Amino acid sequence: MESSIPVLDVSAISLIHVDPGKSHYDKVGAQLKDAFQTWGFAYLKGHGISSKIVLDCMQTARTFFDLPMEHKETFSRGVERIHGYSAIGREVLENKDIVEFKESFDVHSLDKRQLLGQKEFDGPIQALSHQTVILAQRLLQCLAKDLGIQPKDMLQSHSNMFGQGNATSLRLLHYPPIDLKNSKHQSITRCGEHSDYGGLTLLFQDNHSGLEVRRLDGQWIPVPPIPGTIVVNIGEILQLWSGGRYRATPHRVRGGLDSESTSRYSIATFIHPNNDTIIGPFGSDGMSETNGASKTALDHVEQRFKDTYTP
Ligand SMILES: O=C(O)CCC(=O)C(=O)O
Ligand SMILES: [Fe+2]
Repeated sequence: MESSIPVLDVSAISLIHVDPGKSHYDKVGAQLKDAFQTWGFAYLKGHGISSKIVLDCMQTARTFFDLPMEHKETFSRGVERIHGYSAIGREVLENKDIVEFKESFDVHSLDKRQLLGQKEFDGPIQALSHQTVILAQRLLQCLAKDLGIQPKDMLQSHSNMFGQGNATSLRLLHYPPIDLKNSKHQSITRCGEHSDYGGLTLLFQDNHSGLEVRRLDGQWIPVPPIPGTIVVNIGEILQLWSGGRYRATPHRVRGGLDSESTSRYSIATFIHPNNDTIIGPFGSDGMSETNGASKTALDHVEQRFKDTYTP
């Protein structure tokens, strides 16, 4: 069994090309399909997303998370209103006895009144969201053939990312240094074991390790940062759509060697189909629990947010 997740060169569908053309979508699609069936994860290189914009967004994250708590809490997110700030301990992905030492800012609306209100911070978030949407649309077109969907229908079901009626969001994440000696918490991790809820996740890591994925044989494998790459992974909605062939692989973030002294930052973009998209039931080997009733993307994510967020 392979010991590390594959690095795929997707330069054939890079953002630098205005229109990559069908043969390139099919070629990249064949590679993605293999990676998503075995790992549910891949690194993408040659994607064309601007590294300057990614760095500027990381800087926005640092600036935001450095603000006083009273200021950050004015942006607090809800359970159904998925835009805003979540303080340490608010999201419980694994188990309520384990504190997940992370804070996050979920960007669901790109309206400047909902962002930080300063162009030098909001501009990079808007630019990265925009570029990530284009890359996600290309990746989804690559997968359409294997999923038995027309590319135009795939695009249509994702027509409103970052708009009304669609749960797509960009999440700034900060994992502060963990003070193990003085901590009052018995058990601390950075991000508990979970699978993502949506279709695809596109993740930008800083240069700190800690992310791990559970391989098919149950072993945890590190996913260290590789400069210039994006980590892409399958969420539960695409696992359902593929009838269980693509894996919504469990993953977690552990404190790395330097986690007592250093913060880790990452940016995850969770790509979702429009809320009214039917995602089940699908055949016996999907994992749909709808017992024959139709289930929408919104039914799925609302349930998952209720499971993991304290009001
Ligand atoms: O920070 C990371 O590297 C991963 C975060 C993650 O898995 C998530 O927010 O769903
Ligand atoms: Fe995740």
